[in-house]
Amino acid sequence: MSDEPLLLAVPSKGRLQENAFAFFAQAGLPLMQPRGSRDYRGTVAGLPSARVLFLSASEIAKELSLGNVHLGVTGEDLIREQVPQADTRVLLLAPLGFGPASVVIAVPQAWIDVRTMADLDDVATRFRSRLGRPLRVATKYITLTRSFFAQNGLGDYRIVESLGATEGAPASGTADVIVDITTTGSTLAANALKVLDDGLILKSEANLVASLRADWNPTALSAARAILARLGAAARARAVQEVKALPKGDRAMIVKLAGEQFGAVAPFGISADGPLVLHVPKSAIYPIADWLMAQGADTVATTDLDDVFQSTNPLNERLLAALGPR
Ligand SMILES: Nc1ncnc2c1ncn2[C@@H]1O[C@H](COP(=O)(O)OP(=O)(O)OP(=O)(O)O)[C@@H](O)[C@H]1O
Ligand SMILES: O=P(O)(O)OC[C@H]1O[C@H](OP(=O)(O)OP(=O)(O)O)[C@H](O)[C@@H]1O
Ligand SMILES: [Mg+2]
Repeated sequence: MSDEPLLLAVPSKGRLQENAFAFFAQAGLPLMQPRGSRDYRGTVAGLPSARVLFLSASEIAKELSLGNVHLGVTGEDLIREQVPQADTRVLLLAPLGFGPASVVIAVPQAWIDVRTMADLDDVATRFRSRLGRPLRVATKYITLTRSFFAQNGLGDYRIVESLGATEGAPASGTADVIVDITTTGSTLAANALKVLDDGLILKSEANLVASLRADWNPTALSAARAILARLGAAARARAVQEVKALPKGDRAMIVKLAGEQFGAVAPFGISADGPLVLHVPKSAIYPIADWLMAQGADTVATTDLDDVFQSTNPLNERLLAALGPR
């Protein structure tokens, strides 16, 4: 049985690179590039059974799909675009909270009557009847574009493959409309384009992705378990705050209601005296503070957490479940 190390692919450049480095460091998994930032092979400090490959975000999607790496960080847009039958090849383990971007369809602002995909369908019909040619769509998101147009019943168009500066295509006359990724919208605005009202194709962010086709030997599995435990602990710590209070009344009932109403848990159990310690989703902090005071607490104190390690490792369990019996 092979005991090759776990291969982790991390963006080497572009918008995801800096955040990905910071993300692993924050999770206690600093990535090392022994020969400097142009060294495209590295290690994870303290984890000799893992190797890091620094690749472009789009190559990472490809390598995950082929099973050439075990884990990778890349944009969901690239997975959806580049991985055929994604569900059989990769597992999106966790969104990482950075690299937000939307894949959209945008048309010239000058097309004032064109606001929806239905309007665009009318435009395509007019292009065909008056100009004798199809609507041209510039994009590098060919698969996403085809399936979105098909869902919207728009069949008479042609894709003009674009490798960059896609937003320039309508002005330069090589295409009529575009499908591309946008975050702030400033590139669209600078090119006098607008997003159709129902033109959101996909909302994306950076994800931790596992390949289901990789050689998941015992060494790779145990390295993944270690990485996922730390990432899981950091993710849990980002999602909750610790809340301390001395409510009056039946604590078991209070914990039960806090769970039902606010998604809170009492990770260290329910003691009869001393403050009650809850882990509470960040979005529920203000309402649960009010509620605990209504239950007789004089003071409610909240703390940010660095890590919340749990003996059950939900990320690892999802990976094992997706890999199936072995
Ligand atoms: N404003 C944005 N524009 C483009 N991509 C973004 C943006 N914000 C986040 N991303 C994410 O970053 C991923 C990689 O984009 P990036 O521009 O870094 O690489 P790339 O365009 O593939 O590289 P290159 O253009 O050098 O080939 C995108 O697929 C997307 O998931
Ligand atoms: O909505 P915004 O915040 O303006 O960002 C969107 C732009 O950013 C990306 O290009 P990038 O800079 O990555 O160049 P590329 O086309 O070479 O990938 C993307 O392709 C858009 O052009
Ligand atoms: Mg880019």
